[in-house]
Amino acid sequence: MRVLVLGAGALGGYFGGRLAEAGTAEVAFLVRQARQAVLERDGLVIESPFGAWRGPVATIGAERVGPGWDVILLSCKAYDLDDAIAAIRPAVDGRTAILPVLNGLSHIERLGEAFGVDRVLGGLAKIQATLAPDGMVRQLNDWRWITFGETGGGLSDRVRAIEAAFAPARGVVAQAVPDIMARMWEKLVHLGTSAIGTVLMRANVGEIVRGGGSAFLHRLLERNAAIAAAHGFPMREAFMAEYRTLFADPASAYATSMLRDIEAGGRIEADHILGFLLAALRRAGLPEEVHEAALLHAHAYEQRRAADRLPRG
Ligand SMILES: NC(=O)C1=CN([C@@H]2O[C@H](COP(=O)(O)OP(=O)(O)OC[C@H]3O[C@@H](n4cnc5c(N)ncnc54)[C@H](OP(=O)(O)O)[C@@H]3O)[C@@H](O)[C@H]2O)C=CC1
Ligand SMILES: CC(C)(CO)C(=O)C(=O)O
Repeated sequence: MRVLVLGAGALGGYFGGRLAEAGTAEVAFLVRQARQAVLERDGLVIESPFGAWRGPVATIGAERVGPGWDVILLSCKAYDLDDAIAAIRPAVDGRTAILPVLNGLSHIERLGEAFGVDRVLGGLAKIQATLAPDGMVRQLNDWRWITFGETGGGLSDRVRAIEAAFAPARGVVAQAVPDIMARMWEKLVHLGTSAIGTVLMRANVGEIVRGGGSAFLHRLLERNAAIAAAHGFPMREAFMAEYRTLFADPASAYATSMLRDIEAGGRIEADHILGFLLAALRRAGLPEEVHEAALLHAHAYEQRRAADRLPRG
């Protein structure tokens, strides 16, 4: 199997690197110049509770990319989606499946418009990882799931083949599922709760819970579940029970990538995640004050960042 990974940031670097380490696929990274220089100099470096890895990896610049890939693992941030679509266009042919691991949902439609719905899989990752300033990909805890499937439902040979390629990879649980769109809504309910909570409070889940915020997080979880249900995706009771427990844990160090990006003064996926959720909530006719505050908070951060007025660390 030939796998092209767009981006060697936190997720592309982690899952692509683990696949390269396993040796079950021919893996190359489609990267921009600065990242390419680091990868060519240092190799790809992963630090993880499941074991560190440093390996030489194949890199390709957008100007050299051509067809012949079975899978394109798309791991950019949502604000880079248009550039990423342009970069992978020459790589996509009749055999290619595009597997995006972006948070949110609206990129699926955008990719379908760009490449045809048959080329596009649904996908999500449950992991906490970051690309450190020194270029190392750091996995922050034991979350290690990548889940994917056909957007129209069912299990195809191609998603089973991707699952098989990942099977020997350490520090990864790869699952092909027959209901990926429901899983992506689940992920949005999870992320919508943790991102709104951690970004509004500028704290991790344990700090919010110790500050008395467990009931707040639970109300948010219920509200996000109601949004998903109104769009035809009711949450499973087992899912709700798992996340009620998570959002009541006073010892939890769980923080979201959006909070990490804000703390680093970086760009965030405000409209793609919080904007999408607020629009979905409005369509469902549900009370909006917390979701509106979260999006406004994120937009105000973006304005402050653009004006170069973020606090200096
Ligand atoms: N980090 C996490 O723990 C989790 C993240 N997610 C989601 O996964 C997605 C990816 O996040 P994450 O991995 O953290 O993001 P990162 O910013 O760490 O990595 C994204 C990478 O994509 C690269 N990229 C963007 N556009 C292009 C392009 N046109 N050509 C080549 N490379 C490109 C960037 O390269 P460059 O360095 O050149 O800018 C960057 O290194 C997001 O939607 C996020 O919400 C989901 C679960 C957990
Ligand atoms: C919800 C979480 C932590 C799960 O992977 C995530 O997607 C993120 O931080 O962006």
